[in-house]
Formats: sequence, structure tokens, C-alpha cells
Amino acid sequence: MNLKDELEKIRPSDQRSMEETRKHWKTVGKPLFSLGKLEEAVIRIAGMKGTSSYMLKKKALLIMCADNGVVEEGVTQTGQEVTAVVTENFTRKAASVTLMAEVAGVDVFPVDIGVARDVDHVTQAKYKVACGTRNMTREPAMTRREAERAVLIGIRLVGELLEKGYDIIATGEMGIGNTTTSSAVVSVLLERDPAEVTGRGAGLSTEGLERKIDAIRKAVRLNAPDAEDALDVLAKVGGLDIAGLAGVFLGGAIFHIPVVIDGFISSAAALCAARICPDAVDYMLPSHRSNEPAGGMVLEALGLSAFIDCGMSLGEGSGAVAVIPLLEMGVEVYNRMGTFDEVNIEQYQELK
Ligand SMILES: O=C(O)c1ccc[n+]([C@@H]2O[C@H](COP(=O)([O-])O)[C@@H](O)[C@H]2O)c1
Ligand SMILES: Cc1cc2nc[nH]c2cc1C
Repeated sequence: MNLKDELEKIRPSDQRSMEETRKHWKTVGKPLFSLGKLEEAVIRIAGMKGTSSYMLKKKALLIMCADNGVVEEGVTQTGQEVTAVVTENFTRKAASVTLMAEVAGVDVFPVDIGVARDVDHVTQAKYKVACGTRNMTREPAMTRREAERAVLIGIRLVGELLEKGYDIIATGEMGIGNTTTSSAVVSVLLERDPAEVTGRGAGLSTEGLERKIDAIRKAVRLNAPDAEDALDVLAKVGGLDIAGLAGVFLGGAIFHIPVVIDGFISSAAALCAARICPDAVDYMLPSHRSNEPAGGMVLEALGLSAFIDCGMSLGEGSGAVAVIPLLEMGVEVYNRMGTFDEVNIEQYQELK
């Protein structure tokens, strides 16, 4: 698999299917546009799938798990060993998102793309690019080749889920230190000062937050990532989880499957994918606005608006899984609700 060849397969979403869906919504026996963003999502998914007639039956959550060398700089409240523990808990239904996924009927696929130690029962070792990244305040987090391998793994995993019959993919990640790498990536790509886009992650003291901002400044100064080259940014100041997820977003566009963005880290990956191939945004769906300070900022840069805003900052795919039932409800009304004629109501006129 070659990244350039894969990217050439990406086309914008299908306008005709979107137009048909938009037209049908106007005949559904309810006040026009009253399901708001859900109606738009149903229209956008039609464009992604290239048909106005579809269902969201099989739902998957892909969780990219990886460690980050920058943790050595004291930028996190917990040690990096937590990454492996939570990763293993995904396979035992003992993590928060696995309980949420059970409620939503979403199948969970944890992927060890770069956890520092070997983890049990997680998708095969073939996906592990490295045992964590290097400390970006001292050297590039990874080589360009490693970043590209992680992106290609993300693409490949989407292809495998398509073969298994999945209709929609939620994204998630687990990696102590990945809010530091995400803030670094976002600060470079959006040309923002690190202080504006950096928060407390999974809980950090005010002193720790200062160290985190300093570490990002140091890493960006030392590695000088090229803001015009998202793969360079990923390699120098990103992480294997972010690179893998960027691949998942690109994979959605290649295989015509909607991919749901989760929180801040997942949004940073979506931004990288959008910079690598702008048409990939057509295949992304937002979920929630993360409580990290730049959560909303990244969605805005992507031209997307969150469905829910409830102060979440858990990651793992929790926000993406939370909106799946909402999306299914939108599709259900679109497919099964009677038209004005069928429910004996005279059709409303669209206000001019
Ligand atoms: O998704 C988010 O918006 C989010 C915001 C803050 C923290 N997290 C989760 O917390 C971990 C990263 O936090 P930290 O402080 O170790 O960088 C990582 O495993 C993420 O899943 C996730
Ligand atoms: C316990 C724990 C669970 C997490 N899930 C996602 N990030 C996390 C960070 C910690 C510390």
C-alpha cells in the first residue's frame, strides 16, 4: 500500500444523493428542518455512501492506543503505564467507553499501534509501529516513514471494517500524553500560540500546565515542523495514535464510510487528514465539543459543528459513541416517518 495511490482514490461526497435526501426530508410529516443538525447529518451520510437509502446497522469503534515519549517531561498527571492498563481494559469491557458502547450497540476494536509494552488480547502485533514515540522536546517524535506507516494502518483498518459490513465508524484513542502532542499539532497547523490550544488533559496542576506549554514550545522550536506538510507535523510533534486516526479519516473517504470524530485528540487527527486531503472532510461527522480549550476551535477550522456539548474530556471514543444513537434516530425518522400525505397533514410551505 502506498499513501499517494490511496489518496488519489478520494473523491468529494455524492451531491445527487444529498439532493435527493434533502428533497425527501421536506416531505416528512413534521415541521421543516425541525431535527436540525440531525437532518443535515442524514443528508451528508447519503453523500458519503452515494445513496439516499441506507441504514446504520453495524457500528464500530476503532481505538488507537499509543504511548508518547514527551511524558518524560512531566506533562501528565499519571504515568505512561496507564496507557497499557486501559488498553487491556478495552478488551475486558472494563473501560468507560466499552460500557457506553454496549448501550449504543457499537462493537469495539482496540488497536495497539504504539503502546510502550506488549498488551494482551488487543488486535494483532502487526499494527504496532513502535513501542511509543521518542521525546519530541529532544528529537523528532518519529520518522516520516513511521508516521506514514501509522496512517496506512488506519486506512487499512477501515477497509477491513468495510469488509466486515460496518456502516459507520467511531474514532477513539488512548495514550497518556496525547493531549500534549495534539496541542502541538494543532498549534502548528492552526498557527496558534501553544498557550491558546493547551489544556489540562486528563488532569494537570497549574504548574504542570506551564511545563506542558513549555514542552510544546521547545518541541516546535527544535523540530521546526512544516505547517504546509501535515505528515511532517505528525512525525515531528505528533503521535502514533493521532497518525493512525488521521489514516482512519482518510480511509473513510477512500471507502465511503462515515467516520465520527471524538474529542480533542481525534479532532487533531481529523485536522491532519483534512490538510493531507481536503475532500476527506466530506466523510467526517463531528460528535461533541471537548472540554479541552481548543476542542471547538479545531471543529470550527474543519467547518463542522458539534451535536452535543456536555463538558466531556474522556477520550477513548466516548463522545463519538454517544452521538451514534442520535444519528441512528435521525436515519430512522428519515426512513420510516410518514410523509405529510400519509399522516393526513397538509404540507407546510417553506418560508422564504
Ligand atoms: O478527547 C478529549 O478531548 C480528551 C481530553 C483530555 C484527555 N483525554 C484522554 O486522556 C488522555 C490524555 O491526557 P494527558 O493528560 O495524558 O495528555 C488520553 O488517553 C485521552 O484519551 C481526552
Ligand atoms: C484512568 C484513565 C483513563 C483514561 N481514558 C482515557 N484517558 C485516560 C486517562 C486516565 C488516567
